[in-house]
Amino acid sequence: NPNYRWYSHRLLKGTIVEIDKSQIQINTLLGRGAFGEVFRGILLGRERNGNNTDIAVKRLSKCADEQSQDKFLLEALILFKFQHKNIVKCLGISSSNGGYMILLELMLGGDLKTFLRNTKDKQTQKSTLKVSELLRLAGDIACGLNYLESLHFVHRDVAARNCLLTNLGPNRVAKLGDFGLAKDILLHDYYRKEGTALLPIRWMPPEAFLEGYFSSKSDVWAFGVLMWEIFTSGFIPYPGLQNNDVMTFVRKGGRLEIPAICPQSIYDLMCWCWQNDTVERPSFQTIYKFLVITHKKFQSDECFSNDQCNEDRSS
Ligand SMILES: CN1CCN(c2ccc(C(=O)Nc3n[nH]c4c3C=[N+](C(=O)[C@H](O)c3ccccc3)C4)cc2)CC1
Repeated sequence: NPNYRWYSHRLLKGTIVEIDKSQIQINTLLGRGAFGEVFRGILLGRERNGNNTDIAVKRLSKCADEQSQDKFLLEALILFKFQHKNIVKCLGISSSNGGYMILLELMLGGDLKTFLRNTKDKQTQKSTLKVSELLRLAGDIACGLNYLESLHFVHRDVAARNCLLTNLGPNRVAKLGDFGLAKDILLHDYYRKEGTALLPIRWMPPEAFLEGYFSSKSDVWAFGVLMWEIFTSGFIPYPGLQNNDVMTFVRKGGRLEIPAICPQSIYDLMCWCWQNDTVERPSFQTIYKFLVITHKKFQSDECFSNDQCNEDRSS
């Protein structure tokens, strides 16, 4: 609708950095989504000593309709406003022959769901990552969501597919990477309920898929599902159930089962996030503190056991 369009463009001019396209060099294609592509690029340094910046350039496909354009720009505006180590930074926008490009922090590890599926041992169907590494990924995202909760910003689409990794190595950091619908929509993760937009119902609590009521507490429910994705190395939630059956199953109190390698205390946290009553669910502040403590415990256990085995080896 027009005022939505006016709002997004009007707001845009005043509050986001516009970068001249002569300073942007676009290189390889990183990923392609339903609404556009993401390229690896370089932002050429202003000073002569050429301190260039590695960036990701997100471009809307020409065929995208006007509303997608607005959603795309609004996503840039939202990301540009947020400043947090677990939220992908937006450096600004650039307009080139009629379309817009969003300049974003380069995340070389790709999306979290693909990473989890690629780090699963095919034989054992178990993760090749240590429990402390899985806990750190969950803690990174919980930290970003705690920041959004403090700003009373509801994400509405918390899931591993929307998170990105700085790199694939052991010092990887997970960040929230997608706030709009300009995402690689993996259609099987979404479900079109009669007459509404595509809904990620496997990540939604009853009050959201029954009444369309979203809040930070529905983000908490989704984060519980995200933790389940992390500990199952990227399974689709409620395997074997069709979308309609998922809603019936959950409404009747059905819940995801404990993943094989998941510590009981973490599964208890997931179930806490899946309480029917929103007031019973934890805040992200509580979730984040719990994950930091549990991560430390597993880290010390693991390195203790490593020392232990090192001692054995050295003795
Ligand atoms: C084994 N290899 C490892 C490396 N690999 C990649 C695959 C994809 C990427 C990639 O898209 N990186 C991105 N950096 N910044 C942004 C990105 C996407 N963004 C977006 O805004 C995208 O819309 C988005 C957002 C969240 C999740 C997915 C996509 C912003 C990087 C490496 C390919 C497989």
